[in-house]
Amino acid sequence: MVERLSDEARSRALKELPGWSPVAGREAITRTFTFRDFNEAFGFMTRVALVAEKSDHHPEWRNVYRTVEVVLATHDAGGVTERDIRLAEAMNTIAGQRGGI
Ligand SMILES: C[C@H](O)[C@H](O)[C@H]1CNC2=NC(N)=NC(=O)C2=N1
Repeated sequence: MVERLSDEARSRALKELPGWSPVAGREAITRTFTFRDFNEAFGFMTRVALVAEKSDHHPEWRNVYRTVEVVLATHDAGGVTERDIRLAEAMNTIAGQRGGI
């Protein structure tokens, strides 16, 4: 079972994650991605879904047209873990490649 990161470790990790910030009132991290259009947004979600399924670590997310609002936490650990940090990094990489703005 993975350990939740301390407040300090979480802040340190967030500094290395462009666009991500803490969620108020909950141990989780969030980023809203904006794409050129729905096709780009859904393409991003499709690619992320494959990574999520492969690693058995899944996002909470909401798509409205060309935006994707993501919240990451590890429910089993009651906070943010290395698994969330890794998924956030993967999302940033995938969004970059797909022209996320
Ligand atoms: C049984 C299965 O491993 C768990 O339910 C996994 C699945 N995906 C998950 N994803 C996320 N984000 N947090 C979890 O705690 C989690 N748990």
